[in-house]
Amino acid sequence: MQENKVNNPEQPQLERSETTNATHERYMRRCIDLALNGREGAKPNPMVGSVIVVDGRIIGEGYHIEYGKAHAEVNAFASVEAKDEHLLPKATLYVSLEPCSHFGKTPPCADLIISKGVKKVVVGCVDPYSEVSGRGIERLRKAGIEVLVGVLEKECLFLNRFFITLNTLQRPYIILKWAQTLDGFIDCNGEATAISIPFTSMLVHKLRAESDAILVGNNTEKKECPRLNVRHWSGRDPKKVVLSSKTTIPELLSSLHAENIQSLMVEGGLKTHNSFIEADLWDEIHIETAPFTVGKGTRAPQIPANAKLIEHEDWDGNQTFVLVKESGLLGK
Ligand SMILES: NC(=O)C1=CN([C@@H]2O[C@H](COP(=O)(O)OP(=O)(O)OC[C@H]3O[C@@H](n4cnc5c(N)ncnc54)[C@H](OP(=O)(O)O)[C@@H]3O)[C@@H](O)[C@H]2O)C=CC1
Ligand SMILES: Nc1c(N[C@@H]2O[C@H](COP(=O)(O)O)[C@@H](O)[C@H]2O)[nH]c(=O)[nH]c1=O
Ligand SMILES: [Zn+2]
Repeated sequence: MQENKVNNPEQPQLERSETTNATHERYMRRCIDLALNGREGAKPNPMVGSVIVVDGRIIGEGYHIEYGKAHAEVNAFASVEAKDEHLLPKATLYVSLEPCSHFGKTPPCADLIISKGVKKVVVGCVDPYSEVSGRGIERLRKAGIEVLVGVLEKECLFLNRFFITLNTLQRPYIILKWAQTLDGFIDCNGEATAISIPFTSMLVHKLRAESDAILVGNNTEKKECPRLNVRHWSGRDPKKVVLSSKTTIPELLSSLHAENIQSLMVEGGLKTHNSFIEADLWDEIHIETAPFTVGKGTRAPQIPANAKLIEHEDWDGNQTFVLVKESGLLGK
C-alpha cells in the first residue's frame, strides 16, 4: 500500500506563513492584467494595477482608469467591502509600479497605504519618473511597512515601456514597422503594393492606435500620400510626422519629447528605417512577411544584429515577427 505522505511526520511541513515567489507572481500578474484595462484612458500616465490580498484571498483590486483620476491603489482600497476593512492590518498590497510619493493630480498613494495600515507591500518595478523614483518605497519603509521590490520586474517594465523610455531616455519609444514580400521587397518595382491581408492590416491599425505619433520618410509621403490613421481598429489617430532633410532625427525626437509623445511608430520606407537603425534609435521592430514574391523593388531593411525575436505568429500564411533590442532598456 502507498504511504500516506500527507500524514507522514518524516515529511517536511510546508511553511504556510511564508508566501512563495510563485504566489507573489500570481498576484503581480493579476496587477498587470488589471493595468492593461487602462491602455486607452491612463495616457500619458503609466498603466498601473493593484490587488489587496489577505490569507490567499483577494479582498480588493483596482487599476488606473483615467488620467487625472484615482490611481490604482486608491481604486483597490475603495473596492474593499466594509466587512473586510478590519483585515487590512494583515493585508499585502500588490502594485505593478512603485506607489507615488508626490502631489500630482491626486495625493500621494504612499500616504494612503500608510494610513490604511497594511502589513506588506509588493512592488513590480521602481517608478523612473523623477518626482517618484524610489521615494515612494522609502516612505513606506520609513513608516515600518515591509516592502518587497521587483516581482515580475521585467514584465512590469515592459508594460510601461513607452512611459519609461520617455522618462529615462528623454525620447519616445521607437517601433520600426515594415511589411515585406517573401523575397524581401517592401514595394513592387518601386510602386506601393498591398502586402498585408485584412487581418494583419487590422493589427497594424491596432499598433497605430497604441502609438502617439507615426512617421514616414519624404519619398513615401510624396509617392503615396499615406493617411496613417486608425481605420481598421478603434482608438485615437497618431500624430502624423514626415521625415525630410529639413530636420534631423535627433531634432525631431527632442521636439516629440517636448510634446510628451511617448511612442513613435516608424512605417518606412527603406532610407528612413536605415537612418533609425544606423543611429541605433529604435526599441522594437515589427515585420510582416507575405507568402508571395515580386522579383524586384525597394529592398527591405536588414534586421540589426542586436535584435532579439520575442514573438512570431502565422495569420493564414502572412507571418508577423516582433523583435526587441537585446541590450536595450527592456530586452535583457
Ligand atoms: N512595405 C512597407 O512597409 C513600406 C513600403 N514603403 C515603400 O518604400 C518606398 C520608399 O522608400 P525610400 O525610397 O527608401 O524612401 P523613404 O520613404 O524612406 O524616404 C526617404 C526620405 O526621407 C528623408 N530622410 C530619410 N532619412 C533621413 C534622415 N536621417 N534625416 C533627414 N531626412 C531623412 C529624406 O527626405 P528628403 O527628400 O527631404 O531628402 C529621404 O530622401 C516606397 O516605394 C514605399 O511604397 C514605404 C513604407 C512602408
Ligand atoms: N503596403 C503596406 C504598408 N505600407 C505602409 O502603409 C502606409 C499607407 O498607410 P494608409 O494610407 O493609412 O493606408 C504606406 O505609406 C506605408 O508606410 N504597410 C503594411 O503594413 N502593409 C502593406 O501591405
Ligand atoms: Zn499614486
